[in-house]
Amino acid sequence: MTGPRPVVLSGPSGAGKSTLLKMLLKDYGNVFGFSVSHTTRQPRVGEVNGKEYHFVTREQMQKEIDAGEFIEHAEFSGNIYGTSKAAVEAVQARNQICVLDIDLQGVKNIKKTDLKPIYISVRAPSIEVLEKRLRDRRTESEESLQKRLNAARIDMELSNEPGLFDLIIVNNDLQKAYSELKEILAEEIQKIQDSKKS
Ligand SMILES: Nc1ncnc2c1ncn2[C@@H]1O[C@H](COP(=O)(O)OP(=O)(O)OP(=O)(O)O)[C@@H](O)[C@H]1O
Ligand SMILES: Nc1nc2c(ncn2[C@@H]2O[C@H](COP(=O)(O)O)[C@@H](O)[C@H]2O)c(=O)[nH]1
Repeated sequence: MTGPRPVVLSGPSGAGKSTLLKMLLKDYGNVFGFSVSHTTRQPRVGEVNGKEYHFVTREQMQKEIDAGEFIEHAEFSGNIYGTSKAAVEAVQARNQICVLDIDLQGVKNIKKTDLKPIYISVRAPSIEVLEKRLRDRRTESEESLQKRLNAARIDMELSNEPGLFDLIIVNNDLQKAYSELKEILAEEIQKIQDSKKS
């Protein structure tokens, strides 16, 4: 894998990863590119195939995994999610910083590759706040919400492993969280902006 150092955003469902990522892409659309994952979950209202995810069947995804087309994949809340080699390469070919939004299993699997990204953990201030955010988002059934909260409890326990993340952002105040994210990425942003000028 070549090009600028990728960025991994991880953390419990509802912590605010996509929200922070959207802010980053809005402000630095030319600098960052989103690694569009594959998933077997159903699209949410407003989600577009090929933009938020490549929405595929379990059979299709398993076939592509078996063919070695994925850097990592994981089962999360009853569905498979995965990062294809093509998704990362497409961003790197544009000389953009590739941003991956992946769960903790994905982080552990990416650690075994030569991708060498900056690892950032995004967390909510508490499980109660996380639950409120997920409920207010109105994307999950009660069953899915409970599965995600269980996964979040496990994530919150396991993600404290020393050295796993380069930065932990507790996303309480959104603007403050975004400032912290921009701060750790400032050097990489500058490098890309300079290279695009020359
Ligand atoms: N700092 C914040 N304060 C209040 N609400 C927030 C904050 N950050 C994000 N939210 C809201 O919380 C909800 C969950 O955020 P978001 O969808 O970005 O989480 P996520 O980590 O990407 O979740 P998933 O992993 O399920 O995709 C959204 O409705 C978002 O608008
Ligand atoms: N290991 C991977 N995890 C992924 C990938 N794409 C997304 N995710 C994670 O799944 C959950 C749920 O996402 P949602 O869109 O259904 O809310 C969340 O934690 C994502 O970070 C992936 O390619 N690999």
